Amino acid sequence: MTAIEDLAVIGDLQTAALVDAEGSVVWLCLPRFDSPACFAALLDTDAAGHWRIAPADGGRCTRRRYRGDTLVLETEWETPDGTVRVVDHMPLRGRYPDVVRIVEGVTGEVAVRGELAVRFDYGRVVPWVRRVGDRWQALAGPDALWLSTPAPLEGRDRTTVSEFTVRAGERVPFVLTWTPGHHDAPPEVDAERALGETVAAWERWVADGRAVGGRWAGAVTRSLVTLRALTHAPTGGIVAAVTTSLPEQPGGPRNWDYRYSWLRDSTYTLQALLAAGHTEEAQAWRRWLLRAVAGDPADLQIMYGVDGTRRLPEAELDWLAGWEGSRPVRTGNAAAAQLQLDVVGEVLDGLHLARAAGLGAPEEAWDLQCALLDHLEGQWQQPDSGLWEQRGEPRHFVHSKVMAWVAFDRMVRGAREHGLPGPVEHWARVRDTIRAEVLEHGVHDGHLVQSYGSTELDAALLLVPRVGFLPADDPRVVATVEAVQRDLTRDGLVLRYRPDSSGDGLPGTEGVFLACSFWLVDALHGAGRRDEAEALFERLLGCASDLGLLSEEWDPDAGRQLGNTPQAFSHFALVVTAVQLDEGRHARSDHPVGAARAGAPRLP
Ligand SMILES: OC[C@H]1O[C@H](O[C@H]2O[C@H](CO)[C@@H](O)[C@H](O)[C@H]2O)[C@H](O)[C@@H](O)[C@@H]1O
Repeated sequence: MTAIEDLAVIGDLQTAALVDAEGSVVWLCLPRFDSPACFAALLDTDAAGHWRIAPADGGRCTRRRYRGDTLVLETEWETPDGTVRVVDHMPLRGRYPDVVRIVEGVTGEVAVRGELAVRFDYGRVVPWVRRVGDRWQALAGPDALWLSTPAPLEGRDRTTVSEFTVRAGERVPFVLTWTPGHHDAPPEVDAERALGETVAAWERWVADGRAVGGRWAGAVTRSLVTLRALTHAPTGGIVAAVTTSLPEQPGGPRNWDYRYSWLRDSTYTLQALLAAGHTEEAQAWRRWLLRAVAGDPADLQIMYGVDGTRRLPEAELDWLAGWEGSRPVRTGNAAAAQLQLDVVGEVLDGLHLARAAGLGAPEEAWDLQCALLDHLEGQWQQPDSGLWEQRGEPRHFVHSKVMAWVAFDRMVRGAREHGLPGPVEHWARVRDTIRAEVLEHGVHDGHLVQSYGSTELDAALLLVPRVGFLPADDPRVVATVEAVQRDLTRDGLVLRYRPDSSGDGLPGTEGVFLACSFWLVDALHGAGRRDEAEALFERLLGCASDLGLLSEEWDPDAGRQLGNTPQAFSHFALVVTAVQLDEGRHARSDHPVGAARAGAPRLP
């Protein structure tokens, strides 16, 4: 089974493929992030669909890297007969999605083997494969994949096999294009030209941002490129990760589908993109938000499909064995229907930040904010499922209430600082009521707790100074940070909460949560414990793959990644933390980070 840190991502801003360290595409959903996968080997075996191109003797690559700051992947094998490189990318979307793989002879003469097994509908449908002109077509119902290559092809055991020798200086392209099943053959793609254009497009995108992160700029740029890869460009929606059902515990049932746009994850991503000066994406996301939540505020969901789809019914794909036997494999996400009170606070915080960053705002953005706040006013006293989307009984989560406070606070400030209309005195009174309630019921033994009346801890409480609810040097915050370090860490890294005692409604346990560990860095830094903060940050960078990618969680015992990947939550946390450490200040979520370097030179 592919290790999660062995997965490299390539994408075209509408979907993404994952390539393992043996040259195999093991995950690809077409035509969109949340479409059924045509390669699902990641969640089963090769029989669920894969596309390997590698030396005939197979095996793990010798090295791999992204070309500069792009999403073009170069995988290299040194063999006894010479060195061969496979260059993989997805051209930015034209009419149809393509995956382009170019085999480059670097030295000597290397025997190469290609193996294409298309299995539509998450590994279930074996297509009819036939030659159409000089291309091969794999067709089944709504889907067709077209393969173009000068290399020899032959059908064996329901797999299209290609065996050839590549010599130093030779380049052998393979282009795989998806069309709806009823379409004619798509236009031919010139692989070399597509490669040049894709490299240029990614370089342009990085250059359009601001150089941030100082000595951590490399990790920050890779995170920003990854966040961009998680963006669905036509709509501005941002998915939480490329995958479904990579587990929070190997072999366990905590397997969820992350190929959707969470308001929470997207708002945090917005903070990271704004920190690096990517204002266009921030604006696109705001337009996405306005469309997605349009309608009755009572119908607000915590997540949507990338195009704003609301129904995301959870289903189990029982024909897939799951990653390392982690079943069930799920599509859809029942958390979409949960009440999670924090999201209104996150959205209003993000929109406030966008204004503070000078993005201006359409009039309907403020109207929407007022409608959301109005609705929250009727809801904030209810128990909810919290930001961790727990599946146990709803509770009065302290983080949810803190974010309700944030919602009212940002609206009061929007009215006062930007002259926007609204019952500001009333909002201020509700804000103060929430604050008083949290401080009365959400503190135990001098520190904040997970929910009213509980003694449990919650890593989300580390965000309290970041959102401005209490200052970093408040004794309750200092005590919370100490309690988290003492009781909510494994090997120094942070658990979201204690799954065994927290009553999350699920069997089993999980790894440490990478974003929460970055939040601990922020909290230590805010408390003036800079050396500890930096040491922890460096450790977290060590959890990234050789390509700089992070999944959701980390298994401290096995020293490997867990959970869906690459995960926006982890990457935006990395960006925000690096920028703060580099700027030497503790930034609040409503103050643009990166501002100290706003005049810094742009990337060349
Ligand atoms: O652990 C239980 C929950 O896990 C998922 O939620 C997590 O991922 C979300 C997307 O990144 C994030 O917004 C949330 O805060 C995380 O807890 C899953 O989506 C839920 O269905 C599941 O209950």
